[in-house]
Amino acid sequence: MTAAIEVDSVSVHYGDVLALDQATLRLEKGRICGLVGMNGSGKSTLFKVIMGLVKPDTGTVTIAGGSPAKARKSGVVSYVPQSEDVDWQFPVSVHDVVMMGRYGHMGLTRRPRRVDRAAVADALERVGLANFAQRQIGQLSGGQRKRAFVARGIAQNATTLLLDEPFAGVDKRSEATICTLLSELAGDGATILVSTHDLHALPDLADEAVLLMRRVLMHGVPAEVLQPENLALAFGLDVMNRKGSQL
Ligand SMILES: Nc1ncnc2c1ncn2[C@@H]1O[C@H](COP(=O)(O)OP(=O)(O)OP(=O)(O)O)[C@@H](O)[C@H]1O
Repeated sequence: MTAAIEVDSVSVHYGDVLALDQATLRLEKGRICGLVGMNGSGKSTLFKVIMGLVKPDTGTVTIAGGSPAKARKSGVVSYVPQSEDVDWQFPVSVHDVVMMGRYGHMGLTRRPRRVDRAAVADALERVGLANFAQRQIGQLSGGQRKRAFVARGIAQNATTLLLDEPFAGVDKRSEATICTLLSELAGDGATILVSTHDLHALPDLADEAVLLMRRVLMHGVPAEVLQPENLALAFGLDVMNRKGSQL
């Protein structure tokens, strides 16, 4: 069967820095996979490579059997970037951000049709932001901003969702809302790769987990992957016994 995401022996350098070293990962359709690794272990780089935003020096990436560029163009894949990577002052409304998910469906004119407006309204409703549609994106709370980007993926009908630390700076209620949404989307057949430092929440959210340290150290069910000895390998310390286990 064709994998939803296939990363095969991918290496990425930024100048002298080796960010990914022969990373290999295969995710099947409808799975939620948690991506865990210390700061600088290459998580964001892995997302960017899967999105086709960073080109691997060696190795290949396919999404549903096609190239990342093709997946991005056709709207198969959607990315919720780290907050630091977004210009929150940019003068766009929440509605505009979610409408961006429809661009791939609109053709060259990018003129929204009734079906596009309906998809945006449905997505905003689904993430609980219908009343915030006209707000400038930067005027939302951390959790609402994340939900706006998830809504963009929903409006897009993306079947592969990549979320880079969606729970960072987000309160427990928003985290629970996002987790429920992700479970529903996976239930509908979406494949979800989500990086997080919240290790205790991971077994409830994810079907599988990946430990990254430039390369994939381990990939399996969260309860096994998150064993203290494995985390010690990836982080070099006893993280599960640290208060709160927020890395
Ligand atoms: N544009 C860039 N130019 C140079 N080095 C970079 C660039 N982006 C990332 N790096 C370096 O590549 C390595 C991997 O970075 P990356 O952002 O992928 O890690 P990460 O696991 O997402 O980290 P964090 O948890 O802190 O977000 C780090 O050493 C980082 O400093």
